[in-house]
Amino acid sequence: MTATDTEPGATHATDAVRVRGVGKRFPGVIANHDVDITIRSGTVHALIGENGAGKSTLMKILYGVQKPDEGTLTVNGKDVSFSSPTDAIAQGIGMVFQHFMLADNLTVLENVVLGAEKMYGIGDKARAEIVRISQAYGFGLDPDELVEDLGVGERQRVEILKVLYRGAKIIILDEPTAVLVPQEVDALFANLRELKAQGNTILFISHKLDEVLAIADDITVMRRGTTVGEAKPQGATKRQLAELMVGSELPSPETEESTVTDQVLLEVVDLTLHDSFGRALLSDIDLTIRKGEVVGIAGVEGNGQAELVEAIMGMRKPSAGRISVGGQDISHWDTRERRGAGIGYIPEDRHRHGLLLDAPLWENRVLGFQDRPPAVKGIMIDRGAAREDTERIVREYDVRTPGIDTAARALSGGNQQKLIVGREMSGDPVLLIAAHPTRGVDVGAQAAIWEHIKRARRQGLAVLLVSADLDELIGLSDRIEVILRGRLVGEFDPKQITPQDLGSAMTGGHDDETEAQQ
Ligand SMILES: Nc1ncnc2c1ncn2[C@@H]1O[C@H](COP(=O)(O)OP(=O)(O)OP(=O)(O)O)[C@@H](O)[C@H]1O
Repeated sequence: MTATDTEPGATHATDAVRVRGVGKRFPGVIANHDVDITIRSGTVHALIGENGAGKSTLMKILYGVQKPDEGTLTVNGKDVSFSSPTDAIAQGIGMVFQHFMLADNLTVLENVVLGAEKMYGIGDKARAEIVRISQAYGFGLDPDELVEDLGVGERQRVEILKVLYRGAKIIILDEPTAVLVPQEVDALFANLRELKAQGNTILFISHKLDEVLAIADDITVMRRGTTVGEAKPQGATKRQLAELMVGSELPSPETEESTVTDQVLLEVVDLTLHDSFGRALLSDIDLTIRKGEVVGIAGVEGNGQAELVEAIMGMRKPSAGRISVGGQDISHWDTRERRGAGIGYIPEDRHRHGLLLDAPLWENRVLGFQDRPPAVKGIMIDRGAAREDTERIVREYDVRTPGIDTAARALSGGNQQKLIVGREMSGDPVLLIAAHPTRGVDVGAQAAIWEHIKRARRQGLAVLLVSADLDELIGLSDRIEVILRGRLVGEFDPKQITPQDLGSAMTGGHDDETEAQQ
């Protein structure tokens, strides 16, 4: 293949990236096979596909983190072979991961320069370059601002600036909008358009098909490890894309008839929490959830929602306040006792709190349930029953895995999440704490998880739902509380509010309306 050998209708003489016949195997899994993709220079290219389809593996191959077993990579017309990200960066490829890798206590300048001192030193030249890039793309970043004072959208811009500073012209973004509110998504898209206008190429993974349609020039669909189709956003619908991905109908979360009862299951009173420096992370939180009720917590990342969940789970010690479940004060119980009292917990960070990555799936089924059936018989772990129940979860939640003896680490992110949801739902909880339950899962799995949450509600569970997906919050919640700087600042009726208005309330831009609805 030559650099000019583009498909009919292509307007760009050079392709930024060409992948031909790429394959990558892991023990027991073919993560990529026969992958072909052409990314035209100066375009925004979206990569979509269900969980485990092989998107991350392909991205990692392009960024030099994984080495393909076969196939060829061409960058700007030149055949390349990467042994590490350093090689990829040398060819002008940069990657922004979903979990930001910034040092909070350093400034924007320090973060950008760190590890790239060779580019422009650490002084005036470096500063001038950072200001130039920030201005060129409308990032609005101040080199001297501390990263800890920046919002999520700004931090993401620092990450993008970091890769541009290192000379990237091809930028890979892994689910960049997963953590953003609608206003921030608009800002990111404006940045991406500007990057494109100035000749950069963007490749991004997304599960949000409406966003893909809004921003992408080209769309590549992956299924079961390979590229199965190309689409153009013009004239395409979400439904068509979803069908290309999974061959099934596109779901949407819809609030069903209220099942709320009078019986209070979770009661949080005056909850206050400080960090080790004495700063308030949560202030005077009052929250009740009744049987059959889903209460959604909306907030920009870092406003206390993670701390609220961890305080309810007994993973953080509040400085004041009380937490009761089913009328029983559990404020002084440890996490295990709280789980025993019937709290199911889908954690935000599945790697830290949800899974033992090196243990097989069936052992992960037992995790947190060591003292309850089906994991135990008498005082012994009941291996057979635990294995059988893991098989059931794999079936019911469509966890894509070679088997239950596979290590959790080998599952794709979305499939890990499905396993956790299945485990937590099977403990017969009375209260379910779900932190971003569908983050990173594909539309099919998302529908399944929504259905399980709806069913749980119908069966009388109280559900605390923390989510950055505002459609999900609006679709599933009976009531939405907005958290801002550690306080609950407003309550909204999901039937009355749009994602845009909720986004404004989350950033503190809607005080009058917030008060009006309180
Ligand atoms: N390091 C690894 N070891 C073993 N198997 C792996 C490894 N990385 C990925 N896999 C497997 O390769 C397949 C493709 O995974 P990949 O992470 O590329 O999918 P994905 O499309 O990015 O999924 P998701 O949307 O869930 O993130 C999956 O079956 C996964 O379990």
